[in-house]
Amino acid sequence: MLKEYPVIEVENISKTFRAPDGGGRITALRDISFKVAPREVLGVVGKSGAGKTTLLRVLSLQMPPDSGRLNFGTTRIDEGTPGSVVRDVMRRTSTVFQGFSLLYNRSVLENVALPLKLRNVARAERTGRAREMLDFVGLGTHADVYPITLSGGEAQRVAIARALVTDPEVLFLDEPTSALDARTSGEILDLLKKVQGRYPMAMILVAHHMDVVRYMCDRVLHLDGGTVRRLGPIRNTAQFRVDPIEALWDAPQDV
Ligand SMILES: Nc1ncnc2c1ncn2[C@@H]1O[C@H](COP(=O)(O)OP(=O)(O)OP(=O)(O)O)[C@@H](O)[C@H]1O
Repeated sequence: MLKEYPVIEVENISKTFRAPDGGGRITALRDISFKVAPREVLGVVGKSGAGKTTLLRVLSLQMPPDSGRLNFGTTRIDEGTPGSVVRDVMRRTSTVFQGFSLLYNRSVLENVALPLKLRNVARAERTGRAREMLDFVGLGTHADVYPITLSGGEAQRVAIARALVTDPEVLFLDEPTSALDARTSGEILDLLKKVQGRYPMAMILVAHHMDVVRYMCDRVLHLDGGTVRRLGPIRNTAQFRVDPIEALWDAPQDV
């Protein structure tokens, strides 16, 4: 039987930053290790400053860690990995940001097709694929409009279409609904569920709202002061507790 590798294996990642006052270093991540299974949706939670965004930036290879290794399938990334290999792995991932990050001087269709243009995909093919993705996110009629005219929910749909157009193995989501009202957030989460059902990708989702985590995630990683406080599957039933993060689990579990 073929062994199924984790999509991502994180080994002993640490990351520090220089303190703004110049007087030392801030530890954003300290000796983090975990694995993400194929098709898994992993939530990342924690208080402000816990290291969530830093973790996402390290995992999406936008920023190297100070130490530790990442494995994407069978490809190992560490400080000795050639840039060409890092770029190849980056192309197997996509990120959806809280603020959509669309190009406002390009049409919706051009925004969605852009990652394919950057990969030198021929125009006819990239346009066809971008139209397919716009249909999938429910914006097939908006191909020729400019992002300035879109609502927040529509802009996030375009950003999701753009993230999917390259058929990534891993989708990173940095608080994808926090700029949206509750109803629109629900619609975007339903769209992400549809993505999960249709495409065989893992998702790593940073979220502040525990109802988002509960709805979307198979397991949750709780970061606290840059370390893994807890990692495990969560309970699905809502239960009121004073600490909304603690309420995600039945009982304390070992990392
Ligand atoms: N570029 C940077 N330079 C200096 N310090 C940084 C930098 N990026 C992050 N930090 C620090 O690293 C720590 C972790 O930050 P990070 O943004 O990862 O936390 P977070 O959990 O995403 O917080 P939030 O929920 O507020 O977005 C914080 O103390 C932050 O001030």
